[in-house]
Amino acid sequence: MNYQINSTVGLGSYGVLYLATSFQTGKEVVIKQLRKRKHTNEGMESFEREALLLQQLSHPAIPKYVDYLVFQNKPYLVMSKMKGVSLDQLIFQQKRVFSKRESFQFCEDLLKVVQYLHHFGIVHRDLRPPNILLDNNDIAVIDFGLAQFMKRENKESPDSLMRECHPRSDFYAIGHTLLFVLYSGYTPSARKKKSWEEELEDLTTEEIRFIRKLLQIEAPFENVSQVLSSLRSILQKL
Ligand SMILES: Nc1ncnc2c1ncn2[C@@H]1O[C@H](COP(=O)(O)OP(=O)(O)OP(=O)(O)O)[C@@H](O)[C@H]1O
Repeated sequence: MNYQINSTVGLGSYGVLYLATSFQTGKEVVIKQLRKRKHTNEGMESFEREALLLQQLSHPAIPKYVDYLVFQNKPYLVMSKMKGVSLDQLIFQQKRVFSKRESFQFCEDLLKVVQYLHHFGIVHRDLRPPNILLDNNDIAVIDFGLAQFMKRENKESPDSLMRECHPRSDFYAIGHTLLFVLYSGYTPSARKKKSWEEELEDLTTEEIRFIRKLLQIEAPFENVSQVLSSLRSILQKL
């Protein structure tokens, strides 16, 4: 191997992640090893797809493809290390509280990365808080293990709203992630369980409508430009 393994950074459902240094460049990299129980055709296919997709992308908020190698019969994907702490760690462990403006601003930053992906016909399909890193206000999107090329409209109903190969599955995940961020500033006042619309009481009608469209409770957005233009109208008023 041309890499010095320094530590383990994460254990996902698909991969074991190592932090390493490239002997060639001296740069820090992240190496993803496909877990043994994922050495199935499907597991290998999605691992190779992740490598292929990263190879085609070049964006400061997305890991750069460095290498793909097979060592002792095991495949490894080498990519650049992104800076930052995952959104769930930031909120749960570091107790970061986002104001409403910061939450919607974060949403715009995330959408700009998603705009880049959708422009290439790629849907991420896993835009959950653990897959979004923040380094101060710089965002990074990781884990392209479920990313796919968009498909033509499918008449069958999808397994889950987050896994459709359509832009709206990313919008659906962004809706949930935005709520997660907005809830960082929420302290429950009553024991009774209420809906998010009741609990996040300082949301305006326009903001609620925006989130409902992301979550497909109301007619969904069809493309990222529509989402960004609604979001910018909200941000102008904040
Ligand atoms: N390019 C990267 N830069 C920095 N950290 C990374 C990078 N890729 C992965 N990580 C770290 O490793 C962890 C697991 O990586 P990843 O989510 O890609 O694995 P996975 O097996 O697909 O996980 P999951 O179970 O969420 O699908 C991440 O939560 C993150 O902490």
